[in-house]
Amino acid sequence: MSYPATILGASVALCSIFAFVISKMFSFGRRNQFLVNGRTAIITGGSDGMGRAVAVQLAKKGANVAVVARTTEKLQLVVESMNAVASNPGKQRFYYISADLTNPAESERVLDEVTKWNHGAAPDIVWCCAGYCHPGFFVETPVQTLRDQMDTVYWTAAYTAHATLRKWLAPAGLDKIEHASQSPRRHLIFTSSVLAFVAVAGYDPYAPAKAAMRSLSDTLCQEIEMYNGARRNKRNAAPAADVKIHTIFPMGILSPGFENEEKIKPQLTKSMEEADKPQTPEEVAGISIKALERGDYLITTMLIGHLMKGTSLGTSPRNNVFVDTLVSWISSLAFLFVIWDFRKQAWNWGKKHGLPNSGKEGA
Ligand SMILES: NC(=O)C1=CN([C@@H]2O[C@H](COP(=O)(O)OP(=O)(O)OC[C@H]3O[C@@H](n4cnc5c(N)ncnc54)[C@H](OP(=O)(O)O)[C@@H]3O)[C@@H](O)[C@H]2O)C=CC1
Ligand SMILES: CCCCCCCCCCCCCCCC(=O)[C@@H](N)CO
Repeated sequence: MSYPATILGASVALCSIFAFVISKMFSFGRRNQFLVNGRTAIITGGSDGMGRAVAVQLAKKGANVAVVARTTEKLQLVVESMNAVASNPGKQRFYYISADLTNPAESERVLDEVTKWNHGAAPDIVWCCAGYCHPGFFVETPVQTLRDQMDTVYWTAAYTAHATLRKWLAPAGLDKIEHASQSPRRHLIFTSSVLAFVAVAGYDPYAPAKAAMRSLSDTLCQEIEMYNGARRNKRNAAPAADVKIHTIFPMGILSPGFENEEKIKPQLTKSMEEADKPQTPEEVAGISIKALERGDYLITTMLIGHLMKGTSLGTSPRNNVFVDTLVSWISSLAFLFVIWDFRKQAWNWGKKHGLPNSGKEGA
C-alpha cells in the first residue's frame, strides 16, 4: 500500500469511529421523526429496484401505499408483495397507477387520483424514486439522450414535487390547521445519487440531472420554512401540516436498472467506481428509512457515500453539525488525492487506448 493511501485509510478509520460515537451520543433516546403507520405514501418508480423495496418496507411498517411507474404488470406484482407483508392486513390499502411521469399532467393526475382513493385527504409521504441511468461520454451521447435523462431523472421528480407541494401548501380552513403535536409532518423525499457530490467521467448524461435535484431540494428545504412558520401565525390561513424535505444519495444499487447501465458503461467509468460495492435495493431502502426516522436531511447509505457527501456539503443544512463538520474536514483532505487520481486515470486511459471509439466500425 502506498504512503498516501495508508494515511488516507487511517484517517478515514479514525474519523468514522469518532463520528459514530458522537452520532450515537446525540441520537440517544430521540423520537421517531418519520411516522408511517396508518399514513398514506406515494412511491414513484415503485415497481422495481429501490422504489419497490421502499414500498414493501413501508407496507411492513403499516403504511397505505400507492406505487407509480409505467409498466402495469410489475406494479400489480408489487401490490401483491405489499399485501403479503402488511402489518395490519384488514386496514391497510394498496394501490397502483400506471403513469409516465415525464409528463407534468400525469404527475397532477397521480396526486388527484391518490387523494380521491385516500378518502379526499392528500398523501402524507411522497417519495420520488423514478429514474434510470444512461452512462456514456458527453460527445459520444446523442443530444436527445441528454435531454431524455434530464426528463426522466430531474423532471419526473420536479413535476411530482410541484404537484405534491401545491396540494400540501394550499391554505387550509382555519379549523383544519392542526397543532404540530396532533398532526405529524408530511415528507417529500427525493432520490438523487452520490454523483451529485463527486464527478466521475462517463456519467455526463445523468449526473447533472441528479445535481439539479439536489439544488432543488436545498432551495425547497429553505423555502418550506416560510410555510411551516406561517402555521404558527394564528390569525391567517396556512397549510394543514408541517412539511419536511429529504434527499437520498445512494451509491450503486443492484437493480434491473443497474444491470442495464452496466451493459453500456464505459470501462474507464467502471474502473473509477471500483471502490463502490453496490448494495441491494432492500439494504438501501432500510438504511434510508432509518435515517428518515432519525430526521436526517441529506442521506447517504455507506461510508464512502458519507465521505463523498462530506466533500460537498456547501450550504446544505447539516444532519449533525459536529459529525458533518468533522467528516467534511477529513473528506476535503482525502479528496485532494481522489481529484488528482481520477484525472490521472482519465489521462492514462487516453494515452493507453486512444479515443473512446477508435478502432471501431464507423468511428
Ligand atoms: N441503480 C443505481 O445504481 C442507482 C440508482 N439511483 C437512483 O435510484 C432510483 C432507483 O433506481 P433503481 O433502483 O436502479 O431503479 P430501477 O431502474 O430498477 O427502476 C426504475 C423505476 O422507475 C420507473 N420509471 C422509469 N421511468 C419512469 C417514468 N418516465 N415514469 C414513471 N416511472 C418511471 C420504472 O418503472 P417503468 O420502467 O415501468 O416505468 C421503475 O419502477 C433512480 O432514481 C436512480 O436514478 C441512484 C444511485 C444509484
Ligand atoms: C477516501 C474516499 C475515497 C472515495 C473514492 C471515490 C469513489 C467513487 C465511487 C463512485 C461511485 C459512483 C456510484 C454511482 C451510483 C449511480 O448513481 C449510478 N449507478 C447510476 O445508477
